[in-house]
Amino acid sequence: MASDNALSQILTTQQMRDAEQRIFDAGMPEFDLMQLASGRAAEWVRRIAAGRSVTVLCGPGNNGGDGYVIAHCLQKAGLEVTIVAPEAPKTPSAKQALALWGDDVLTSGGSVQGEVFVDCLFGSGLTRKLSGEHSLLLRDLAERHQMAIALDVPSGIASDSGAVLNERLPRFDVTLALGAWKFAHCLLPARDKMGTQRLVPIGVSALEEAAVRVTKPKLAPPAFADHKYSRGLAAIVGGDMPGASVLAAQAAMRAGAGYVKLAVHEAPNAGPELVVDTSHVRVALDDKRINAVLIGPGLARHEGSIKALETALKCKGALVLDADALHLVEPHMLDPQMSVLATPHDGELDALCRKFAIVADGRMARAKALAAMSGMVICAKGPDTIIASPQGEVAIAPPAPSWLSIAGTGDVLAGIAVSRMANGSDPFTAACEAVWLHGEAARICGPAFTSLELAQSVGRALARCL
Ligand SMILES: NC(=O)C1=CN([C@@H]2O[C@H](COP(=O)(O)OP(=O)(O)OC[C@H]3O[C@@H](n4cnc5c(N)ncnc54)[C@H](OP(=O)(O)O)[C@@H]3O)[C@@H](O)[C@H]2O)[C@@H](O)CC1
Ligand SMILES: Nc1ncnc2c1ncn2[C@@H]1O[C@H](COP(=O)(O)OP(=O)(O)O)[C@@H](O)[C@H]1O
Ligand SMILES: [K+]
Repeated sequence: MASDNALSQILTTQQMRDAEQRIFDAGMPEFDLMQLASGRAAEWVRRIAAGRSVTVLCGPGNNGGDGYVIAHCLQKAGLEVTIVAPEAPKTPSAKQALALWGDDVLTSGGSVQGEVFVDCLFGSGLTRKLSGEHSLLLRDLAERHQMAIALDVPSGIASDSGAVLNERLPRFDVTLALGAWKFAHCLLPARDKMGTQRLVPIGVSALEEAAVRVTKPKLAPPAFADHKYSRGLAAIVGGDMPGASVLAAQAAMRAGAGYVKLAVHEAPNAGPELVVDTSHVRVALDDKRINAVLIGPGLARHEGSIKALETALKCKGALVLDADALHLVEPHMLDPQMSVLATPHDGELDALCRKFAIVADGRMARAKALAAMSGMVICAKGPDTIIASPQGEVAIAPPAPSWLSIAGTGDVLAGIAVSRMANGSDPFTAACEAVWLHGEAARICGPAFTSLELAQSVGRALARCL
């Protein structure tokens, strides 16, 4: 049985080819692997089709080969199947697959209509934009069927970057990833074209250096002998807009730390459960028991905020930098010995990249370069949140409800992260735990919640990880 890591890893096209090669080297003939993969994918298509007719569009490579095998399996299962193949198979396995099918193949879409459409034109081997003819055929067939399923990666999408190479590509209802997730399954804009995703395992083993999808963390309840300090003291430094730090604190109190202290110059209107320290930030943070500090939400950007940031950086422990702190921090301020997590949204990521002279293209490359250059773990927030560590680890969050696109939800995420770090998680693990808990809290809230309701749901999200 495949390990959890093998099922959550995200592979580049080259890593996938290497993984397949290892399976061949272990003695499995290439066509046997294609039959295994396509047989399992066909089972999904059969269930989804539920007796409806199926049209399979087959390309010249192994993605097309998979299409012929899927068509064969569905026909054997009693479904009405039509194959459209604008080009003859070119790879040895695809040629064998066509021979296995052994029935008619249409070379053009013509007037083919049907119920379920399966796109096996190109998969992870796509190297360039679809030709006009291929793109039109794909779009026409998708439009003339009730539902569309993409095999492995939808045609016209770059597997390694998630770039959509052609305009007006269809949107799929279901995408069946073969063997492992690819970056296109996780990143925008490709992710938005794929509908529901399912992974079809084919025995690919876990690769240590692979990126991973963030999965549900396994968290432990407090030990029998735990007390508030042993569970971790998180300090949150507030600023001119105390609401933001209150949101962070409300989330932090529900994410594992035993003690959450809010350091602000004026006590906000917050519940009695929140420990507020209105002494000077230097005094408030001068406490050896503090395990992790969060600074940034609601901080504002002026001389006083820079002083507060410098004080937080002097704590030398675990630190979360968010919001305004990301605009105020300068490369020379960071101590390589500190464990720092930065949680920028796109605008803050741009600002940090400018400061650290990062010129890489695309969010993934920028987050990785920034992590390597700054020594911070970078949690680049958005609908496809990317977490990158200075050591080169990469994790991508699973889709979270788009209802999170409201003000204040980033403060909640930062609060969860500092709580996890105070509780002992390293910054990369804390970021993964935080994005999962954040997404789950949003699912618990349902549609149209406030950021305070989101923070208040974090405890219920955590309960699902015990
Ligand atoms: N290895 C295995 O056994 C397994 C593989 N599996 C399956 O294999 C798929 C990958 O197969 P693949 O590498 O053959 O690539 P695929 O995506 O079918 O097509 C690439 C071909 O098309 C060409 N081409 C590229 N872009 C083009 C364009 N825009 N317009 C026109 N042509 C274009 C390119 O050739 P080129 O013209 O660049 O020389 C190349 O020949 C993967 O997604 C999964 O479904 C599974 O069965 C598991 C076991
Ligand atoms: N469309 C979306 N789908 C999923 N998550 C989203 C979406 N839009 C925003 N988010 C999440 O909501 C949070 C917004 O953070 P941020 O922009 O910093 O908000 P604020 O600064 O107002 O607190 C991030 O965690 C981000 O990943
Ligand atoms: K495809």
